Amino acid sequence: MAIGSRPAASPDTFSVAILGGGIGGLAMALSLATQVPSLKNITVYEQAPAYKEIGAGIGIGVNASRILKRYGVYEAANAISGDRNGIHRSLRRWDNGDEIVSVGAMDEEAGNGGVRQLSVHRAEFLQVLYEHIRDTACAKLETDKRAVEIVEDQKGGKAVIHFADDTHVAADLVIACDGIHSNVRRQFSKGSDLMPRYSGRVCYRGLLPMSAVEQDWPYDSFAVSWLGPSRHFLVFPISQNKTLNVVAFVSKTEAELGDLKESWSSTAPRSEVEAEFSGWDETVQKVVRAMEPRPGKWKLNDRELLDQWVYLGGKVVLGGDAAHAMLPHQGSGAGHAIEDSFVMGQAIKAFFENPSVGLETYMKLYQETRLPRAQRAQLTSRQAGDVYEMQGPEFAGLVFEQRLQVIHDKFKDRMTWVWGHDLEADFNATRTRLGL
Ligand SMILES: Cc1cc2nc3c(=O)[nH]c(=O)nc-3n(C[C@H](O)[C@H](O)[C@H](O)COP(=O)(O)OP(=O)(O)OC[C@H]3O[C@@H](n4cnc5c(N)ncnc54)[C@H](O)[C@@H]3O)c2cc1C
Repeated sequence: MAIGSRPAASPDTFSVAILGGGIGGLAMALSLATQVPSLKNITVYEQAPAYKEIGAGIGIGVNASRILKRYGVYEAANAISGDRNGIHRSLRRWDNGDEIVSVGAMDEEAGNGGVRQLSVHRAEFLQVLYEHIRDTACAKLETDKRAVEIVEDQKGGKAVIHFADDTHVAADLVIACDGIHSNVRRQFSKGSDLMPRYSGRVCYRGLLPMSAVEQDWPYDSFAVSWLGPSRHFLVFPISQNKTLNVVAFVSKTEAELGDLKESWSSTAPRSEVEAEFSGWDETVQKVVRAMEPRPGKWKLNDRELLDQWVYLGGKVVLGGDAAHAMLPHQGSGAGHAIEDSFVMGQAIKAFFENPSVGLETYMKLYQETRLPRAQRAQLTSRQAGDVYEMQGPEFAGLVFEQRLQVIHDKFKDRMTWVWGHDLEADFNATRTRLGL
């Protein structure tokens, strides 16, 4: 080795710091441990005093289920899932519940590896990821560690993370999965989009015991969305069908918001949901009446597309919502965070096969593979919300029945590109294109 040159990176000594222990951060740790088992120094730093999630349901499409299977956590996640009976959403009319179109979940299709779309309670799902990491000791898990700034060390070899508790730690690679409000994104991105912005919709959320509504349920599946002008209402089963997850979306101008903050703990009286959905299909009314006296009320924020996820010469990289927070209307933000984790694992594995090319090149390989797909998901998630509520130019001048036909045509195969995607082939194609 020449005097002054650095030793080639080796997985034994290479250190990875993952900031944020949500679904994205924990999936990232699982991916690296699974795909690069010789990596010995992976630590997740979570700002909260414990690894925990909110009480709400979340859908995990088969694209993400296939990845969870590779990480060895699919079976445990499947065991806590609700059963959608093979249906992603049955889209129905707001007024009488007639079906507009049924969107299949692509469960058990050829190439799926026997996985299905999962519908899970977020806290139970995070617990599955957490316990797998804890029990296999494949990564260290730290709490009460809020990252405030990242700088390069004086020799330029490592990134140094400064935490709010006045401690710091150096790592060869920092992967920031610190969510929609990402501090790391704010520090490094130079654009004007420093904060999330209001999307034009609020949602009311509730978790009901299934026993409150299952009697006389008129449909084949509990995964149903009712669509109407300026509102849509969705339910799906979680926790082995013991619980029905309810999310009711309403379009509102900024002026109509009052002092509503973006917070998982904001609530509103149930009477407000009753008034918003009065006159809707009888099954919707029944679900609303079974909601808790003060359902959650959430201001939905969105982020602009970000064209750069790799900073500080490849030592700092964004993943999950920090890179590409998207509206929930396609139910795929967490799925895309899980996709990030898979591609990051592939990129780091490829880096150690040829470390002399440098880490930054491989982090750009991660970015080049993931960014176009994630941005497409951000845009189509916005469009999905508008189409659900019959807003946008394609509905101009159409009567209600014609609008339903537009929805039918748009949603029939809308999710195929999300769930049916071959991520590994995508990664390999990008690798070939970049000559790596
Ligand atoms: C109403 C709603 C419904 C949704 N439904 C679905 C769905 O059905 N399917 C789906 O796939 N997606 C859904 N999503 C999107 C999904 O919730 C997100 O895409 C996903 O949670 C992103 O995970 P993440 O780990 O990147 O971010 P987060 O879940 O936000 O986790 C970030 C973590 O980082 C921690 N953190 C933050 N700052 C710091 C710091 N400075 N230092 C250390 N730690 C820090 C936080 O405490 C948190 O634990 C929905 C979103 C909403 C709002």
